[in-house]
Amino acid sequence: MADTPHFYIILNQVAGTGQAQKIWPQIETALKQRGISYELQISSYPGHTTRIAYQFARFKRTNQVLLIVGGDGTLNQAINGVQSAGKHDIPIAYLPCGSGNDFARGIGLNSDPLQALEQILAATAPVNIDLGVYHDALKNETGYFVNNVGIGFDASVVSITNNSKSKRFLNKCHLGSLSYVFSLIQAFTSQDAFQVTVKANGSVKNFSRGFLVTTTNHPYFGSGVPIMPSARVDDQKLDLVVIEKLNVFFFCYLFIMMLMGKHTRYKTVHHFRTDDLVIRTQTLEFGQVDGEEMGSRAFDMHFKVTSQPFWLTTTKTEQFK
Ligand SMILES: Nc1ncnc2c1ncn2[C@@H]1O[C@H](COP(=O)(O)OP(=O)(O)OP(=O)(O)O)[C@@H](O)[C@H]1O
Repeated sequence: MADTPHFYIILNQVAGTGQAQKIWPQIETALKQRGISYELQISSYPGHTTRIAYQFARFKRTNQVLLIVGGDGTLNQAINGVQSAGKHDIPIAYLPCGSGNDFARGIGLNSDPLQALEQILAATAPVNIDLGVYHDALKNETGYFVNNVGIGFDASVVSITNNSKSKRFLNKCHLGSLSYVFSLIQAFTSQDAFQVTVKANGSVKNFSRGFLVTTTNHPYFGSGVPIMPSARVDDQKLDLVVIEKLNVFFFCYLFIMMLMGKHTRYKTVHHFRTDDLVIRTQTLEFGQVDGEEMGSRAFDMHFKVTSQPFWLTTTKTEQFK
């Protein structure tokens, strides 16, 4: 694409508990001041972004970029729309306006949407970034993810946070972190150890006390926690981290180590890096994909890696080439 592209924008106003709606007028002003050609679609219900992105992908003209304004969940829906339309060459740009913004962190996109806009407008060509793909054989369900798929503890945290009556109130009082801490404590007490089978790099491993089973595309989950600091979005591999159930004291210690990115040295933390992965559970466990709930179910997940062109420049751009 030689010329400045036309931006087809999908805005999720509820992302970041309304932050996206608040920041949008400033983004629009910046676009107008720069004479950028764009059109706007508002996502008006959960799942609407997938439908809009699907339609856009099917009828897209040349020199257009799909620009997502929202959080990781909105981006996930857009990618699923585009990929399920069978169009794998549509460039996507992203302005992080969610509560977690792990994907932006993972690819070196500024977490301030107006700064991120500069990174987008400075781009002259798309860069390919890895996407995870899963197929759950039990549900015959296929999906794409930009961040991670978690089974067990992290998914319990997502479920508890999303269903917490106090979350909205605490977020409004700018105490979202407090709601997150409550969810962590509640998830730790309610999440039992479970059996999990992992098939990766030609070998099979059984864990009888699985607790956190997270497959990630880049280092971060849970709003900036470095679950696997060495994970990269340009290596055509996924990183699986399995943590076994621990007593509360060691868990707290390990969590602090994780915040510092130093947890991988402990023997209760297992790491696999692979492009062909199977994860099976027998019991009903919570699942999450890019922070969206998958429900409580048994899993027979087959993972692969594909790629998605993104429209951006980052300080990490060199590593994507
Ligand atoms: N108009 C809408 N009304 C209600 N929900 C919507 C609407 N449009 C999209 N959604 C839903 O909003 C949810 C939250 O979006 P998103 O994940 O992008 O924001 P977030 O949770 O604040 O960010 P992050 O995932 O980065 O923490 C998604 O589950 C999406 O389906």
